[in-house]
Amino acid sequence: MKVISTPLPGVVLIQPKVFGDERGFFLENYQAQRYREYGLPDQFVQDNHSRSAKNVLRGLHFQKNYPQGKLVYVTSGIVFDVAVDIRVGSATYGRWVGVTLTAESHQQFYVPPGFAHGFCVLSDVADFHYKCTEYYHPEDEGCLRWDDPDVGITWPIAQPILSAKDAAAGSLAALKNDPQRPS
Ligand SMILES: Cc1cn([C@H]2C[C@H](O)[C@@H](COP(=O)(O)OP(=O)(O)O[C@H]3O[C@H](C)C(=O)[C@H](O)[C@H]3O)O2)c(=O)[nH]c1=O
Repeated sequence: MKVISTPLPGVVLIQPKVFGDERGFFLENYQAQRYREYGLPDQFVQDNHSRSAKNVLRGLHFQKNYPQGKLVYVTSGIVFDVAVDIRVGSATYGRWVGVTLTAESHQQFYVPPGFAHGFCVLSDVADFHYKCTEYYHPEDEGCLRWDDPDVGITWPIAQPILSAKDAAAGSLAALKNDPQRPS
């Protein structure tokens, strides 16, 4: 297993050890003791799986008072995955990092609590899996618009397919004035 740092401290790319043979491959997607040794969470409480078509963009989402750390990877297809630091007072506030995740590479991406997260699909279809360190709290969810000029994410697609919720997402500036936002 290799862990590769990114310009945002705590946001890392993970390359699990893959055992290939004439039958195919085997890998451990997660192992608490090993991930703990690399400074990653040793407890996740919820696993999610979403399937999306080409050009779908899901995000950028976060939970305000129940922030979720997310260990994300794809088991089919290719996605461009993005984490945005929205932790008030962070030295890297408003900065983003993006990585391309493919089923072939088996790479994982860890997005710590306090980040907004989203991805867009580059293949015909993608199966997206992620482990979360906190439960889903729909009443606590926030959305940051995918194309906020103050964040300046260089997405590899121009006209994404968005949910109504994501199409109506607010800006980083508006987020700062959100009364619900934790201090
Ligand atoms: C996130 C979530 C959703 N749902 C239900 C609620 C809706 O009826 C349906 C679709 O939800 P939503 O449109 O919010 O799904 P995504 O747009 O994929 O949301 C996710 O997208 C980005 C990439 C994220 O990082 C978040 O984990 C998550 O917000 O699944 C649940 O039952 N449990 C859950 O944990």
